[in-house]
Amino acid sequence: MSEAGAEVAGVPVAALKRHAELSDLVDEARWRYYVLDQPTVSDAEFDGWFRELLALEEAHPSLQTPDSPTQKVGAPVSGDFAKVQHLNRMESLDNAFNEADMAAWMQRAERLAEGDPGPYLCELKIDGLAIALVYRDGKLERGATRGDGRTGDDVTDNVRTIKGVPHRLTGDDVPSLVEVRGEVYIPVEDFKKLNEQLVEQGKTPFANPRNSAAGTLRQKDPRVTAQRPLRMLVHGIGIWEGSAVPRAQSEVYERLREFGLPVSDLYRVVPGLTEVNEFIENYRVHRHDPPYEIDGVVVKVDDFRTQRELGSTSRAPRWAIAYKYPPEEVNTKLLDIQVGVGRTGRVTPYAVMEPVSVSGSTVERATLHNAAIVVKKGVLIGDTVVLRKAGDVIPEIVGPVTALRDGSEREFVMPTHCPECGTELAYEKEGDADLRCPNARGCPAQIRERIFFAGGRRALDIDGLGYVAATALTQPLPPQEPVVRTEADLFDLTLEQLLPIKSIVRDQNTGLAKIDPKTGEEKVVSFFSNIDGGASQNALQLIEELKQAKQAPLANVLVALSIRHIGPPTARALADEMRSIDRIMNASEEELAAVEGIGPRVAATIREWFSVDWHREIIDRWRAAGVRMEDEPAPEKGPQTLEGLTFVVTGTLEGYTRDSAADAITSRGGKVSGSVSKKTSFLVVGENAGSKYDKAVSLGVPILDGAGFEVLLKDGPEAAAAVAVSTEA
Ligand SMILES: NC(=O)c1ccc[n+]([C@@H]2O[C@H](COP(=O)([O-])OP(=O)(O)OC[C@H]3O[C@@H](n4cnc5c(N)ncnc54)[C@H](O)[C@@H]3O)[C@@H](O)[C@H]2O)c1
Ligand SMILES: [Zn+2]
Repeated sequence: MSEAGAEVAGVPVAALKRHAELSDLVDEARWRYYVLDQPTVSDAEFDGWFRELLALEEAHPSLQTPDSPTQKVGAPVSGDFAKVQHLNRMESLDNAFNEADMAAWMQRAERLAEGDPGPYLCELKIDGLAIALVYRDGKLERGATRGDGRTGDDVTDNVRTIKGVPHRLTGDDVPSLVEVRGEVYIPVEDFKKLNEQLVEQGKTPFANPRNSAAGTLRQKDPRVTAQRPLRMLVHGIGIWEGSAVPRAQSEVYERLREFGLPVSDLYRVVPGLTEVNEFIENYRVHRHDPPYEIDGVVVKVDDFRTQRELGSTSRAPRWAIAYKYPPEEVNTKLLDIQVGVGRTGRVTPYAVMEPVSVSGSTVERATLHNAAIVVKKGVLIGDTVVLRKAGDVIPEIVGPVTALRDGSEREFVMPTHCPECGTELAYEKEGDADLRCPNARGCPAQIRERIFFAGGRRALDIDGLGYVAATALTQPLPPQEPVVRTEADLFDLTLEQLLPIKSIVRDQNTGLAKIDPKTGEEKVVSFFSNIDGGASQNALQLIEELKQAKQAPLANVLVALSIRHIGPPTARALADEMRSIDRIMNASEEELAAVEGIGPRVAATIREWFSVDWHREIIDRWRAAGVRMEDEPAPEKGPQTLEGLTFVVTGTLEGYTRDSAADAITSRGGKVSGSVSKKTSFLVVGENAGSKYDKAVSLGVPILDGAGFEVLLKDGPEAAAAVAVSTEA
């Protein structure tokens, strides 16, 4: 028989080996996680091993011996604390990862309970650590960690320092003995502050709130624990004696709340699978709304008699299940740190990682912001790092897993010269965190980024000028010369110029070259030509859209120039006021600063920008190419008869909408306000006027009806005052 086909007691040797290997991995990980509070693998990886173990044991039941990790909870206690025997075994939870798992769990419960096990209590799975509190005659007697489920660490002194945990229970009918189980955690906001403090004190910050809560609860000095923001929420009971025993999980929560224990408001009791799934989906979207981190939802059969009927396996109850959301933190390898150059010349180090799936997307790059942050995070090239991506937030490197270092890791060195143009990098002003490439005119990276930006929706709105196009125009493969050397060239582009261009592809977020995973090399594309050498759709589209962009409104042209501090709102204000590029170009700093929303600093930046000769060349060349450099003149203003007056409009006025009534006032120089005060000059009322009318009456504000409003617009405020309903007492 070949080695691969060998069996021992009916189990293939390969399965035996894998089972032993996984058991070791899981035991070791549990020890690092529960005892040292310093995990070296991510929860996702751990869960993967655990699932594989379960699958092996399902296929070969003889592997499921009592000392298998699947039959155990947590890890043995460390010896740093006194040991405590739990009054009742503390269990773990089985996991579900999708709707099918959830439905299967419910079906099994239904089969075992011989009927509908519902209703179900749905609650959040707090990512903290389990605690058991014993209250005897209403007094907090002890607090203990879960340990291996039977024996835990005695952390009573530390538990007494947790805010919100009562030392004495209040209310009626308090049991003579009750063991309350719950989760100890650190709220997300407090966790951030705690880590900032630790960094200030020169200490290593915690990787995440769970680790910080676990490390804090298992502090040997309760004075340290007392200073840290631990909280607790209850999620069950171990024992209840000496008063009427509740009949359901939800009833327990209500009673414990009456006793003064901290109970979450975020649980729901629901009839069946549909509502359970709704609860799960709701918190998938709102995962970050609660003040603490959650890693899933726990679903429990609410009724205690049904819970007892269902019972437990060796490590978890059959009446509860934890639905786990995809991990937001994973471990991956930091392969390299490369620097990218942005539109304003800012040089940013980026982590280049082994691609890894986190929060539903594959991540291989993450910004490290600047050299100081690389140092602060303490990451070395070659490290295993913790990568976090919470929902839609950009991925972030949390820190290195230092326990996994083997000495081959090396420090990142921030370059002194621009990686794209070789110019020496500099801080723009003292105290800046970011180094910049000062070569704004000639740095190919900065030109590429500005050209791409100029094509954006809020600038010239040229769809055909995407990132690949911007790269091709500004950075063709040598020996080709760039067809766009500065923005000045943009509107002179011809189809003939585009056709021969070949270029590499870059990542839009970092500007770094993309590598073809198959060849390990940079990809080369001919973006503007087809295989036969003719113009591609991309080329035709770009040329056509450039033509249309010549009619862009002045505000968009201003945005496209990449003048520092001139984003869309400021550009809009400038354009509305000045109406032509020439006026802006010739305006003094004082005139510019008089525009609403522009302060002296921005005014100075604008003047400075226009004083640079190659900037003026952009304007000249764009103008020569036919770009419209001014807006239509503003509509003639009529006489400002309502200047200095404030109006409130309420109800429906015949012949007007809310907006058109307001426009009629503002175009005559009046102001429109939403609420009536003593300063209101007139209240204009239509049909169905509400409380504003009463308020105006009580304040003695003159009131105009529809006819009075027409008088106001035609003949002015004095004539209107004569027809107003004066309510002055
Ligand atoms: N990264 C690692 O090396 C490593 C090692 C061991 C365990 N782990 C993590 O821990 C998990 C296993 O730990 P576990 O055995 O504590 O199981 P678990 O975290 O999957 O679920 C059980 C625990 O959930 C907690 N919990 C939170 N909210 C709850 C609620 N509302 N109701 C009931 N219980 C609630 C309780 O403390 C309970 O003991 C793994 O899935 C993994 O994510 C990671
Ligand atoms: Zn440069």
